[in-house]
Amino acid sequence: MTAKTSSLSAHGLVAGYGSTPSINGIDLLVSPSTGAIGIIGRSGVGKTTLIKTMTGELKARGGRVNFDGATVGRLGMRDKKRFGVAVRSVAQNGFSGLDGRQTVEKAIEGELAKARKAGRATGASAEGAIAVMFLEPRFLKRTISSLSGGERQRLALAAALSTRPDILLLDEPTTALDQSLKDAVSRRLAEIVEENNIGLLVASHDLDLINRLCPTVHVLDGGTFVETGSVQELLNTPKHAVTRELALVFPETTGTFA
Ligand SMILES: Nc1ncnc2c1ncn2[C@@H]1O[C@H](COP(=O)(O)OP(=O)(O)OP(=O)(O)O)[C@@H](O)[C@H]1O
Repeated sequence: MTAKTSSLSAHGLVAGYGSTPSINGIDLLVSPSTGAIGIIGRSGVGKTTLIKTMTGELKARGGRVNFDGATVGRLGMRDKKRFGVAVRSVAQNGFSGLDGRQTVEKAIEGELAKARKAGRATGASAEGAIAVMFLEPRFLKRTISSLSGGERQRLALAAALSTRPDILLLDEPTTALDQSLKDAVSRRLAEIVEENNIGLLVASHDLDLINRLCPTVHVLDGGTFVETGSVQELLNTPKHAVTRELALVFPETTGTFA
């Protein structure tokens, strides 16, 4: 297996769409040697914007994003290819670059071929790769566009994991799943991330998911991280007004963090 040395970092990152950037001066390091990082905050605060800028999908307006020290967006051909397999992301809608007209089998086989070509050990069959996210073999012949939102979300996770990434960025990865699948998927993700030493960044409103996966959680507000801690610390002793808001509503939905 490829040595896990990749790192993805933001330095004074400024990003967003309107006249006021949603992300305004963020520093962040995601790598297999740092623990998983969670990003929480109000709806529309810029979580997706941050992830899209970290993957290079959205251009930074200031500061920079580095992959192994080189600026993302200005990577040479070789580094670009390595970036493509070492850093994977799963977007909120679960498509993540998958072609809806393709069958599940074709899409996953394409991912596995890409990983093999990049020298990443993938003994897995397409069947084995989707089973990781609790999708049965009967899904292999289905087109991606025919899948339900939750099936597509699990396929997108399976596709990203099948290339054995060093770094995984997840944007609301469980929104389309029912509660029992949410639990199963978050448990499975935690196992895979730990076993394979994957650097993980997760943005989500699902604090159960964040709590299971991420020992360190940043609260995003007004363009920067206003508070950092474990989910327990943030909910039990919130300091910032936004964190207090979250703490007020969350214990009423689950007693996990009391
Ligand atoms: N393509 C776009 N064009 C213009 N503005 C956008 C675009 N995408 C997002 N925005 C705006 O940028 C801001 C940040 O959006 P973003 O999607 O990053 O928030 P978020 O924290 O991920 O929200 P949510 O929790 O609701 O998913 C919002 O005000 C949003 O309306």
